[in-house]
Amino acid sequence: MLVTIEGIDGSGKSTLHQALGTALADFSPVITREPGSTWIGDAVRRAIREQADPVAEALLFVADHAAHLREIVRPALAEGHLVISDRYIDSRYVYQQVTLDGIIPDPLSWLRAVHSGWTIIPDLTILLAVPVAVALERTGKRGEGEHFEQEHVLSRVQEYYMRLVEEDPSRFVIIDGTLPPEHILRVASEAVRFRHAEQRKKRKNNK
Ligand SMILES: Nc1ncnc2c1ncn2[C@@H]1O[C@H](COP(=O)(O)OP(=O)(O)O)[C@@H](O)[C@H]1O
Ligand SMILES: Cc1cn([C@H]2C[C@H](O)[C@@H](COP(=O)(O)OP(=O)(O)O)O2)c(=O)[nH]c1=O
Repeated sequence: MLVTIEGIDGSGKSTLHQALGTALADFSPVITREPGSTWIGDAVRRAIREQADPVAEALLFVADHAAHLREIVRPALAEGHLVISDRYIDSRYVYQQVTLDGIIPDPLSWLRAVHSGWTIIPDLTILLAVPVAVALERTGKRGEGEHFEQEHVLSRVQEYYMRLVEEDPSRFVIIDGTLPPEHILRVASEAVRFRHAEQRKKRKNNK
């Protein structure tokens, strides 16, 4: 089963991601993230640092996703593992929708087409929702940082996340990221266990 954690920078993803690995240790989960730990992930981080061409940067994120699926996600799912990824395809759909605006007509349709036919849709996505001001305060960014950390960018990213939820509500669990970490962890852990049990029941009924 593939679970992803999404939210704007500073929403608490990494904190939850690490804690979930422990809280769900009975599933022996594979803990992973995007951009990933491959050389392509390094190229992505360099593209961000050097503010590379937005199309080039977007395609590097897509290449990182392909490498992530091949090297981590597919093998782990094939072995029946629970996979938990800190950021995944929805980050591309919301962040690159902003960075490609005005460069590619209808960026979301283009991004969906680029992933179509080979990506893996998560079974559950936990979306941490916090006001942009709170996220910026937490990360100590005043909103003028790299283009992903600017207030107007994060506000649009947040809006685009909510549109993805409206399109596919059954895949998402939205958690208030301003709650205490232990409360968020409890809600998230229960959501994963519930979805896992649901899927097991479905598999039994289909036999
Ligand atoms: N639920 C929470 N309440 C208050 N502060 C939090 C919470 N979760 C994370 N933080 C703090 O906010 C900052 C960003 O958290 P982090 O998990 O790195 O977010 P992200 O990975 O989404 O950027 C860190 O300093 C972290 O300690
Ligand atoms: C995975 C992914 C991340 N990003 C952005 C979100 C982050 O601001 C930046 C780096 O991701 P990350 O290393 O997760 O930073 P953070 O821990 O601050 O969230 O890349 C995209 O623009 N597209 C993507 O597909």
